[in-house]
Amino acid sequence: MSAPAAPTTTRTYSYLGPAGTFTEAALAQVPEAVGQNWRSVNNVGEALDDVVSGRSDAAMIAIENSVEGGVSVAQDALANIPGIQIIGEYLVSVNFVLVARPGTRIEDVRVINAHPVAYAQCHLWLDATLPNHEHIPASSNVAAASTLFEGSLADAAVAPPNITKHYDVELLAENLGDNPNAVTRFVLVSRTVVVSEPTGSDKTSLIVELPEDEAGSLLSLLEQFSTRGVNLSLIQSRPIGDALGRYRFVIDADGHIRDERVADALLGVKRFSPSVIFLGSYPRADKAVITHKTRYSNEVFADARDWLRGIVSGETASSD
Ligand SMILES: O=C(O)C(=O)C[C@]1(C(=O)O)C=C[C@@H](O)C=C1
Repeated sequence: MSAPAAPTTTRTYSYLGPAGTFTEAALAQVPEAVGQNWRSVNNVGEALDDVVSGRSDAAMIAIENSVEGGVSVAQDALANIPGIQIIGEYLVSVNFVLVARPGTRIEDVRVINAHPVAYAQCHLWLDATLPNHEHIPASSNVAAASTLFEGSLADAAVAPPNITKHYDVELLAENLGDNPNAVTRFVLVSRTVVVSEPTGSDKTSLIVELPEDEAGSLLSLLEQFSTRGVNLSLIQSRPIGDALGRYRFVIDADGHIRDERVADALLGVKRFSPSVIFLGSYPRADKAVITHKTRYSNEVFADARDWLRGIVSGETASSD
């Protein structure tokens, strides 16, 4: 008789819905998520709350757009909600169409429903084509279109090109995006986990505060990375919110916290920063291999530590 199959537990993934959003397209890139339970939510806060409360095992959230920059609502939520870690990164090309209830003519469109990040990426086209339009913010690109059938005041919606597969809408215009190469970067977050092994193509995300009123503290922060040969792909200030002029820095560094040079840089940051949030070390979506000078390799850091240990223990001559 064959052994009974091991019980499998279904995992739940939260994403900004409804079905058809770019966030759903990002989640479709996660092999482990395929065939699992996908929970559609209305905003980033709800997605993160699902993870923290245990309702979901992980959540996919948009974090940066190549045209609009950092998604501030996501960056601020990650700064304020403890116990969350980024475990993966995914890229989705984004483009937009204008849709309406069947029978609508483009010249009749005045009020447009659109997600704020999507609206910002289409404003050149919208300003040129519909100069008198009014914008109503939507919770997602697909919600913008779906609410056209639920008594929305909007005449049209900015939506992803695949919207016609999900709703019986009239396509009024295509390729609305101001930049045809626009890409949104998404991250998969879970509750805090043991950090994965480095892959050689990793990214480490942090949120750092600086000591108050200390001249040159931003330079000191940057030096922690530059003196260890660690490149930064993102450094963005976000208001802490408690007083004017108080900012925290959202940072993406090339490399993994298990890389000696990244760990050493983080220790340097921790020594002078009043708050360092480690958001995770995870494989990069672009698969770019991180290169560095030999003097920043793990072995060189280990040799230097052995040398110091030898001196302190009296085993090594100080010139070895
Ligand atoms: O996932 C979607 O389709 C969304 O509506 C969200 C979102 C975002 O949150 O930034 C995702 C990608 C686009 O750049 C614009 C909007």
